[in-house]
Amino acid sequence: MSAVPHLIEPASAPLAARPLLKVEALSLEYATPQRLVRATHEVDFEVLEGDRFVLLGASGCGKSSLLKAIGGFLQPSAGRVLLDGVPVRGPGPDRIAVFQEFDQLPPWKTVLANVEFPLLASRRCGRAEARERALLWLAKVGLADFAHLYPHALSGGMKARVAIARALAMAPRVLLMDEPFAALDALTRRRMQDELLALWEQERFTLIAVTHSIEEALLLGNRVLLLSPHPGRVRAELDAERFGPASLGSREFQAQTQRIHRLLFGSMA
Ligand SMILES: Nc1ncnc2c1ncn2[C@@H]1O[C@H](COP(=O)(O)OP(=O)(O)OP(=O)(O)O)[C@@H](O)[C@H]1O
Repeated sequence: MSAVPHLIEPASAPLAARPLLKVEALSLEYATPQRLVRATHEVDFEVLEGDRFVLLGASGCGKSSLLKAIGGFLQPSAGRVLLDGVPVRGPGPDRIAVFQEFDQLPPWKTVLANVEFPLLASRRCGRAEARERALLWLAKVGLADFAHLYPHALSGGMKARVAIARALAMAPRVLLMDEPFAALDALTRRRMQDELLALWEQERFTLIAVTHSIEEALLLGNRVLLLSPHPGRVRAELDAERFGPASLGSREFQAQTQRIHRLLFGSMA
């Protein structure tokens, strides 16, 4: 049988080109008894479906605040966040966050119950479906055999995997990660980065992650937004698609690391 050539061009722009999330002129502030702390100033960016979008900047430049605003936990003092064109007004199951404190897993619930809990609490699904989804996601992160353990019996890396399974089981439009592996030892952190990338290869979820590690940003991200120090403003956006675990330590990886360092701090690494 001869192959039929595929000549039909798509009629419209590919769906992936439409931004899933838009951050428009976003300024964030905190009112303290002493003064108003400005966390970010007029930050703009767009995240496409399937992006691994990383916010990178020095401590205090407003990365976590941006994530909180996207999560709907912090109201902007100016500007807005749009998800699928609709302004974000509060938290919702379409945006699920994973933080570095994996001890946020309630210790009195088994691993399985921890993953089921948000599905049941949000009434996303009934008991049987919640169990099925939780077991599926635990298998995807390699924890199928640990479902009936309690969190205290898990290593840091395993707790991270439970937190990721719990978040992705909710099928969010965007997965938000704030320094997800910062509390882990260096070797476990590297392994978790690889595992997260492998999971993304399978599932193609949209990720917005915050880090202050240049290496982690280049490894995890396909796009990296550099923020200047306090208050955070957009300094540059870089394409990091060509970097990954295989390019760690390469000459190009090192050159890009130094370039980012110069952009962030105005000096050589
Ligand atoms: N709840 C708060 N009340 C007052 N000021 C705050 C609050 N949270 C953050 N800030 C201030 O807002 C600014 C940005 O903080 P944010 O935590 O967003 O930065 P970051 O880039 O995530 O820092 P880090 O990498 O150290 O976590 C900082 O000056 C911080 O002190």
